[in-house]
Amino acid sequence: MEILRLEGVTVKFGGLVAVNKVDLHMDQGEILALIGPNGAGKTTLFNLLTGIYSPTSGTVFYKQQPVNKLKPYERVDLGIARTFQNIRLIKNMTVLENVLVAHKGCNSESVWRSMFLTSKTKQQRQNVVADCMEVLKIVGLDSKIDELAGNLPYGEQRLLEIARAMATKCRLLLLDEPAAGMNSQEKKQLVDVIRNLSKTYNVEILIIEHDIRMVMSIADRVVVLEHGEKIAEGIGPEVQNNPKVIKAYLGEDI
Ligand SMILES: Nc1ncnc2c1ncn2[C@@H]1O[C@H](COP(=O)(O)OP(=O)(O)OP(=O)(O)O)[C@@H](O)[C@H]1O
Repeated sequence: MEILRLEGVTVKFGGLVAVNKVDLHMDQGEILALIGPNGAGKTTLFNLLTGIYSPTSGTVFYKQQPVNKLKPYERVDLGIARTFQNIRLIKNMTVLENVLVAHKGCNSESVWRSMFLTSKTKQQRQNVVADCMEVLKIVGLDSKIDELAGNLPYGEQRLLEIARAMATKCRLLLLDEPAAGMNSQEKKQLVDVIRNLSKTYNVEILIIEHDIRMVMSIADRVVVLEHGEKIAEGIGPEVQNNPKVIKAYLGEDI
Protein backbone atom coordinates (compact mmCIF):
# COMPACT_ATOMS: atom_id res chain seq x y z
CA MET A 1 0.00 0.00 0.00
CA GLU A 2 1.23 3.48 -0.87
CA ILE A 3 1.88 5.72 2.16
CA LEU A 4 3.58 8.79 0.73
CA ARG A 5 3.33 10.44 -2.68
CA LEU A 6 4.91 13.62 -4.00
CA GLU A 7 3.50 14.91 -7.28
CA GLY A 8 5.52 17.47 -9.24
CA VAL A 9 6.82 19.11 -6.08
CA THR A 10 8.88 22.28 -6.48
CA VAL A 11 10.43 24.44 -3.74
CA LYS A 12 11.93 27.80 -4.67
CA PHE A 13 13.89 30.18 -2.47
CA GLY A 14 13.62 33.40 -4.48
CA GLY A 15 15.30 32.57 -7.78
CA LEU A 16 16.89 29.35 -6.50
CA VAL A 17 15.05 26.14 -7.31
CA ALA A 18 16.00 23.80 -4.45
CA VAL A 19 13.57 21.02 -5.42
CA ASN A 20 12.40 20.80 -9.01
CA LYS A 21 9.21 18.95 -10.05
CA VAL A 22 9.99 15.87 -7.99
CA ASP A 23 7.68 12.84 -8.12
CA LEU A 24 8.27 10.27 -5.40
CA HIS A 25 6.38 7.56 -3.58
CA MET A 26 6.89 5.26 -0.59
CA ASP A 27 5.12 1.99 0.14
CA GLN A 28 4.14 0.62 3.53
CA GLY A 29 7.10 -0.68 5.51
CA GLU A 30 9.62 0.50 2.92
CA ILE A 31 13.12 1.81 3.68
CA LEU A 32 13.87 4.44 1.04
CA ALA A 33 17.22 6.22 0.78
CA LEU A 34 17.55 9.73 -0.58
CA ILE A 35 21.03 10.47 -1.86
CA GLY A 36 22.73 13.15 -3.91
CA PRO A 37 25.64 15.58 -3.78
CA ASN A 38 25.74 18.55 -1.39
CA GLY A 39 23.06 21.08 -2.19
CA ALA A 40 20.96 18.56 -4.16
CA GLY A 41 17.80 19.39 -2.21
CA LYS A 42 17.60 16.44 0.20
CA THR A 43 17.14 18.40 3.43
CA THR A 44 14.74 20.79 1.71
CA LEU A 45 12.64 17.76 0.82
CA PHE A 46 12.65 16.67 4.49
CA ASN A 47 11.60 20.17 5.54
CA LEU A 48 8.81 19.96 3.02
CA LEU A 49 7.58 16.65 4.42
CA THR A 50 7.65 17.89 8.01
CA GLY A 51 5.85 21.13 7.17
CA ILE A 52 8.73 23.58 7.70
CA TYR A 53 8.35 24.63 4.06
CA SER A 54 5.37 24.55 1.72
CA PRO A 55 5.84 23.59 -1.90
CA THR A 56 5.91 26.44 -4.40
CA SER A 57 3.95 24.07 -6.63
CA GLY A 58 2.95 20.41 -6.58
CA THR A 59 1.32 18.32 -3.87
CA VAL A 60 2.45 16.06 -1.01
CA PHE A 61 0.00 13.25 -0.20
CA TYR A 62 0.29 11.26 3.04
CA LYS A 63 -1.98 8.24 3.21
CA GLN A 64 -3.81 9.58 0.13
CA GLN A 65 -4.59 12.95 1.79
CA PRO A 66 -3.00 16.22 0.59
CA VAL A 67 -0.94 17.64 3.49
CA ASN A 68 0.55 20.78 1.89
CA LYS A 69 -1.28 23.06 4.31
CA LEU A 70 -0.67 21.11 7.53
CA LYS A 71 1.57 22.63 10.21
CA PRO A 72 4.58 20.69 11.58
CA TYR A 73 2.77 19.64 14.80
CA GLU A 74 -0.23 18.45 12.78
CA ARG A 75 2.10 16.24 10.76
CA VAL A 76 3.58 14.77 13.95
CA ASP A 77 0.00 13.93 14.97
CA LEU A 78 -0.44 12.21 11.60
CA GLY A 79 2.64 10.09 12.30
CA ILE A 80 5.53 11.88 10.60
CA ALA A 81 8.68 12.31 12.74
CA ARG A 82 12.28 13.18 12.01
CA THR A 83 15.82 13.46 13.30
CA PHE A 84 18.21 16.26 12.37
CA GLN A 85 21.71 16.46 10.87
CA ASN A 86 22.85 18.22 14.05
CA ILE A 87 21.86 16.46 17.28
CA ARG A 88 19.02 18.17 19.16
CA LEU A 89 18.67 16.32 22.46
CA ILE A 90 17.87 17.91 25.81
CA LYS A 91 21.36 17.31 27.13
CA ASN A 92 20.69 17.91 30.84
CA MET A 93 17.81 15.44 30.92
CA THR A 94 18.26 11.69 31.27
CA VAL A 95 18.01 9.22 28.43
CA LEU A 96 14.58 8.06 29.57
CA GLU A 97 13.30 11.62 30.12
CA ASN A 98 14.33 12.59 26.59
CA VAL A 99 12.16 9.81 25.21
CA LEU A 100 9.29 10.31 27.68
CA VAL A 101 8.79 13.96 26.71
CA ALA A 102 8.31 12.92 23.09
CA HIS A 103 5.78 10.17 23.86
CA LYS A 104 2.25 10.92 22.77
CA GLY A 105 0.79 9.57 26.02
CA CYS A 106 2.74 12.07 28.11
CA ASN A 107 0.90 15.03 26.63
CA SER A 108 -2.59 13.64 27.04
CA GLU A 109 -2.41 13.58 30.82
CA SER A 110 -4.16 16.63 32.25
CA VAL A 111 -2.88 18.48 35.32
CA TRP A 112 -6.17 17.76 37.04
CA ARG A 113 -5.91 14.03 36.48
CA SER A 114 -2.27 13.91 37.49
CA MET A 115 -3.17 15.47 40.86
CA PHE A 116 -5.34 12.45 41.60
CA LEU A 117 -3.41 9.37 40.63
CA THR A 118 -6.27 7.08 39.77
CA SER A 119 -5.44 3.50 38.93
CA LYS A 120 -6.23 4.33 35.30
CA THR A 121 -3.70 7.18 35.31
CA LYS A 122 -1.12 4.97 36.96
CA GLN A 123 -1.71 2.30 34.34
CA GLN A 124 -1.36 4.88 31.54
CA ARG A 125 1.92 6.07 33.00
CA GLN A 126 3.21 2.52 33.21
CA ASN A 127 2.22 1.94 29.59
CA VAL A 128 4.07 5.09 28.47
CA VAL A 129 7.22 4.04 30.32
CA ALA A 130 6.93 0.51 28.91
CA ASP A 131 6.63 1.89 25.35
CA CYS A 132 9.71 4.06 25.88
CA MET A 133 11.68 1.19 27.38
CA GLU A 134 10.79 -1.00 24.40
CA VAL A 135 12.18 1.46 21.88
CA LEU A 136 15.22 2.18 24.08
CA LYS A 137 15.93 -1.55 24.13
CA ILE A 138 15.84 -1.69 20.32
CA VAL A 139 18.37 1.13 20.04
CA GLY A 140 20.49 -0.50 22.78
CA LEU A 141 20.13 2.19 25.44
CA ASP A 142 17.88 0.39 27.93
CA SER A 143 20.78 -0.03 30.36
CA LYS A 144 21.55 3.72 30.29
CA ILE A 145 18.17 5.24 31.07
CA ASP A 146 19.41 7.29 34.04
CA GLU A 147 22.44 8.78 32.30
CA LEU A 148 22.32 12.39 31.17
CA ALA A 149 21.88 12.56 27.40
CA GLY A 150 24.79 14.99 27.13
CA ASN A 151 27.14 12.42 28.72
CA LEU A 152 26.48 9.72 26.11
CA PRO A 153 29.09 9.07 23.42
CA TYR A 154 28.26 10.69 20.10
CA GLY A 155 26.96 7.55 18.37
CA GLU A 156 24.60 6.81 21.26
CA GLN A 157 23.27 10.37 21.20
CA ARG A 158 22.27 9.79 17.59
CA LEU A 159 20.53 6.53 18.56
CA LEU A 160 18.70 8.36 21.34
CA GLU A 161 17.44 10.88 18.81
CA ILE A 162 15.99 8.03 16.80
CA ALA A 163 14.35 6.56 19.91
CA ARG A 164 12.84 9.94 20.69
CA ALA A 165 11.40 10.27 17.19
CA MET A 166 9.95 6.76 17.45
CA ALA A 167 8.32 7.62 20.80
CA THR A 168 5.99 10.01 18.98
CA LYS A 169 4.40 6.81 17.66
CA CYS A 170 5.35 7.81 14.16
CA ARG A 171 4.51 5.81 11.06
CA LEU A 172 6.96 7.62 8.77
CA LEU A 173 10.44 8.14 10.21
CA LEU A 174 12.74 10.62 8.47
CA LEU A 175 16.43 10.22 9.30
CA ASP A 176 18.71 13.06 8.19
CA GLU A 177 22.27 11.71 7.93
CA PRO A 178 21.98 9.49 11.02
CA ALA A 179 25.47 8.03 10.51
CA ALA A 180 27.24 11.40 10.25
CA GLY A 181 30.32 11.39 12.47
CA MET A 182 29.94 7.72 13.43
CA ASN A 183 32.80 5.23 13.29
CA SER A 184 32.38 1.96 11.39
CA GLN A 185 31.35 0.01 14.51
CA GLU A 186 28.67 2.57 15.34
CA LYS A 187 27.47 2.48 11.73
CA LYS A 188 27.05 -1.29 11.89
CA GLN A 189 25.01 -0.92 15.07
CA LEU A 190 22.91 1.79 13.41
CA VAL A 191 22.13 -0.45 10.44
CA ASP A 192 20.95 -3.17 12.85
CA VAL A 193 18.83 -0.66 14.77
CA ILE A 194 17.15 0.67 11.62
CA ARG A 195 16.41 -2.86 10.40
CA ASN A 196 15.00 -3.79 13.82
CA LEU A 197 12.78 -0.72 14.01
CA SER A 198 11.48 -1.42 10.54
CA LYS A 199 10.73 -5.04 11.44
CA THR A 200 9.27 -4.40 14.91
CA TYR A 201 7.03 -1.43 14.11
CA ASN A 202 6.58 -1.88 10.32
CA VAL A 203 7.23 1.86 9.90
CA GLU A 204 8.34 3.56 6.72
CA ILE A 205 11.85 4.97 6.92
CA LEU A 206 13.19 7.68 4.63
CA ILE A 207 16.90 8.14 5.12
CA ILE A 208 19.32 10.76 3.84
CA GLU A 209 22.80 9.29 3.97
CA HIS A 210 26.16 9.98 2.34
CA ASP A 211 27.70 6.62 3.19
CA ILE A 212 26.89 4.74 -0.01
CA ARG A 213 27.89 1.35 1.34
CA MET A 214 25.45 1.78 4.20
CA VAL A 215 22.71 3.01 1.86
CA MET A 216 23.10 0.01 -0.42
CA SER A 217 23.02 -2.40 2.52
CA ILE A 218 19.91 -1.01 4.14
CA ALA A 219 17.60 0.56 1.56
CA ASP A 220 14.86 -1.29 -0.32
CA ARG A 221 15.03 1.46 -2.94
CA VAL A 222 17.18 4.52 -3.63
CA VAL A 223 16.20 7.93 -5.06
CA VAL A 224 18.94 10.22 -6.36
CA LEU A 225 18.63 14.01 -6.50
CA GLU A 226 20.93 16.43 -8.29
CA HIS A 227 20.34 20.19 -8.42
CA GLY A 228 16.85 19.58 -7.03
CA GLU A 229 15.86 17.11 -9.75
CA LYS A 230 15.31 13.39 -9.43
CA ILE A 231 17.87 11.85 -11.77
CA ALA A 232 17.49 8.17 -10.83
CA GLU A 233 15.40 5.77 -8.80
CA GLY A 234 15.56 2.03 -8.23
CA ILE A 235 17.05 -0.79 -6.24
CA GLY A 236 20.73 -0.53 -5.28
CA PRO A 237 22.50 -2.11 -8.28
CA GLU A 238 20.29 -0.27 -10.82
CA VAL A 239 21.22 3.03 -9.22
CA GLN A 240 24.89 2.13 -8.79
CA ASN A 241 25.17 1.33 -12.49
CA ASN A 242 23.22 4.34 -13.74
CA PRO A 243 25.66 6.53 -15.73
CA LYS A 244 23.87 9.73 -14.67
CA VAL A 245 24.39 8.83 -11.02
CA ILE A 246 28.02 7.85 -11.49
CA LYS A 247 28.66 11.16 -13.24
CA ALA A 248 26.68 13.30 -10.81
CA TYR A 249 27.54 11.84 -7.49
CA LEU A 250 29.04 8.47 -6.93
CA GLY A 251 32.26 8.88 -8.89
CA GLU A 252 34.43 6.16 -10.33
CA ASP A 253 35.18 4.46 -7.03
CA ILE A 254 31.71 2.91 -6.77
N1 LIG B 1 16.16 28.46 3.65
C1 LIG B 1 16.86 28.55 2.52
N2 LIG B 1 16.99 29.72 1.88
C2 LIG B 1 17.69 29.81 0.73
N3 LIG B 1 18.29 28.77 0.11
C3 LIG B 1 18.20 27.58 0.72
C4 LIG B 1 17.50 27.39 1.93
N4 LIG B 1 17.58 26.09 2.28
C5 LIG B 1 18.30 25.48 1.34
N5 LIG B 1 18.69 26.37 0.39
C6 LIG B 1 19.45 26.08 -0.82
O1 LIG B 1 18.73 25.05 -1.49
C7 LIG B 1 19.66 24.13 -2.09
C8 LIG B 1 19.39 22.74 -1.56
O2 LIG B 1 19.82 22.70 -0.21
P1 LIG B 1 19.63 21.42 0.73
O3 LIG B 1 20.12 21.79 2.08
O4 LIG B 1 18.23 20.93 0.61
O5 LIG B 1 20.61 20.38 0.04
P2 LIG B 1 21.12 18.97 0.58
O6 LIG B 1 21.01 18.02 -0.55
O7 LIG B 1 20.42 18.63 1.84
O8 LIG B 1 22.65 19.28 0.88
P3 LIG B 1 23.64 18.66 2.01
O9 LIG B 1 23.95 17.26 1.58
O10 LIG B 1 24.83 19.55 1.92
O11 LIG B 1 22.95 18.75 3.34
C9 LIG B 1 21.05 24.64 -1.77
O12 LIG B 1 21.50 25.42 -2.87
C10 LIG B 1 20.84 25.52 -0.54
O13 LIG B 1 21.80 26.53 -0.46
